[in-house]
Amino acid sequence: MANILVAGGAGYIGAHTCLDLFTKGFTPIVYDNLSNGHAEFVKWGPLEIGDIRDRGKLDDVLRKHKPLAIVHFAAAIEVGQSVLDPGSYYENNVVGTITLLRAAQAAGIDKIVFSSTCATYGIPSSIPINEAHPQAPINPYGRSKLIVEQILKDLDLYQGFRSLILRYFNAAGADPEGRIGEWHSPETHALPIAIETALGRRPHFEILGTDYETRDGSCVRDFVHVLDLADAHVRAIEHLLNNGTSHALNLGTGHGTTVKELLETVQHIAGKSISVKYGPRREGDSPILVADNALAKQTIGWSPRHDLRSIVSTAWNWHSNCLTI
Ligand SMILES: O=c1ccn([C@@H]2O[C@H](COP(=O)(O)OP(=O)(O)O[C@H]3O[C@H](CO)[C@H](O)[C@H](O)[C@H]3O)[C@@H](O)[C@H]2O)c(=O)[nH]1
Repeated sequence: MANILVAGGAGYIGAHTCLDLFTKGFTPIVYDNLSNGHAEFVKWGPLEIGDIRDRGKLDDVLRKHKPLAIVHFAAAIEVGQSVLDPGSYYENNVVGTITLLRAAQAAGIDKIVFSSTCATYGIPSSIPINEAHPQAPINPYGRSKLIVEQILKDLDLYQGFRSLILRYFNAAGADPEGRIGEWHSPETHALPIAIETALGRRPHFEILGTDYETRDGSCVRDFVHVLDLADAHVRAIEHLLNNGTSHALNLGTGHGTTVKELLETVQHIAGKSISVKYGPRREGDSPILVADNALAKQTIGWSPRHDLRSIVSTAWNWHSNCLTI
């Protein structure tokens, strides 16, 4: 079986991708420092505990497992936190990725799938956003991802190091069998917080901004099922292993949901009401982010198969039955 190194494979999207890689006949080798990931999520291949900034450990792991390619999720991911501590975002996401790339090159690996984000677009001038839209991030998290995108483009141009850059919109949902799901500490994401509120684990949900120029004043996001994201990563790996060329691809559904609409869907599926508070805007938040996903379909044959109901119901199942912390 072909080994694939999955940096950050003990995290939310990483673990769902490992499951899908395993199902498609690959062996995911998880490399994770467990700062945000969970050893319990590593079920479909070996776990190597290490940091992407640790070149010596990376060299050892690459020598031991000889992966054909890398899928790279390992990063700090919170928009709000990146505004409070930008240096840690550049250290983790930029320095860490450069170290990983140098180790990969030294080991003769020249293919990577990289987790990027719609946050690289900043405040979009047109919706839906396609990949040609200018990238002008409005927070350090988005900038850290854009810097890595630019590095990867240079490695492709000058050294033939190939990459699929995947720009996720809002990942949500969980494995329908409840083996893995969204588990962040502390949790900052809208859907899990809404579910925890419906479950009575939080007193209320605070809507962060109600004066945006959107249909109901709250932000619009494109929620995409983590199973669809996992599928895109496996397709991306297959594309690179078949000598496909480098691309940057949007991974979203093309459907926008406001924060208020998300809350309504959670209340409907949970059959419980959510106590809501109205708060100020969160710094670094873009008013509306919705994907044009045509290029992903054309390049790797990907289109999302799960809708918002499926996202919310699998997340509800995970949080109410499986995640009990
Ligand atoms: O308690 C909360 C939490 C979130 N929100 C709102 O819900 C929306 C979604 O927020 P999330 O924190 O769930 O997601 P983000 O859009 O901020 O972030 C996600 O999308 C980003 C790109 O915009 C990055 O990729 C990031 O890693 C990923 O978590 C935002 O308008 C936010 O202000 C609330 O109203 N209340």
